[in-house]
Amino acid sequence: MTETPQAKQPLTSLPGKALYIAPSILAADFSRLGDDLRQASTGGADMVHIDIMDGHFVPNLSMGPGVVQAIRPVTALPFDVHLMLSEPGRYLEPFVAAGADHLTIHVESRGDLPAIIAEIHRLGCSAGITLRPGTPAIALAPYLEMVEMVLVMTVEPGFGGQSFMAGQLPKITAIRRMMRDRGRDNMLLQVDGGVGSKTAQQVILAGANVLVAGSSVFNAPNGIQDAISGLRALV
Ligand SMILES: O=C(CO)[C@H](O)[C@H](O)COP(=O)(O)O
Ligand SMILES: [Fe+2]
Repeated sequence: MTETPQAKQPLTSLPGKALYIAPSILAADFSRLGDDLRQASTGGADMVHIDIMDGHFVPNLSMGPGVVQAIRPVTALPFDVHLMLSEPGRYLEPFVAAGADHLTIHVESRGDLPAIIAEIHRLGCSAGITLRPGTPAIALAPYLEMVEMVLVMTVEPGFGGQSFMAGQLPKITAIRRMMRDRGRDNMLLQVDGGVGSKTAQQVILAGANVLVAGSSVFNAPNGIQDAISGLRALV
């Protein structure tokens, strides 16, 4: 029997909330990925953050469309896919067919980025743009009107479980200001890397409204649901 594909849920279809929590499954226990994901889903997550690494753009490999497809039936939450790929344009269709609802590309990656963003939209997904810690906020300016979300990396992309880079906080503030100046203050501003109970408050105060949390959720001492509730209680 062929399964009917789930209708796309671009992040523009999220219910209005002051804060969204996006657990990153990179920190889940891969031997029981479905169970961990189910706990995050019933525990109050708003979307699932999925890190895709090609061993070239970043010095690590993670997962491909097969894993995304395998976990698609586990939860109805939107899949927020962070593409750490040198050539993201080559892989949009496989990830969308596997169940992605949102694709974020890096401003430092290769290709015609406006065309890639347009293709993400054509495929029924929302689009995001992100930047490495060393890339200045102004690099995003040409793309701000084209995307629904900006992601600020607060670790060097490639690995989970790294320490939060507080030096990126002014960049979050600057990007939120750029959004306001362009009348786009309703945009999502996501922060990814080392976000947990000790760092989330600063990130929210700087202007973020989507928290990616890997280790702090999946390795939490009191469980996944408790960690998500703890982050949610910050606003
Ligand atoms: O994009 C990423 C790494 O490149 C991950 O999303 C991020 O590192 C999340 O993990 P943690 O919350 O453990 O830092
Ligand atoms: Fe990520």
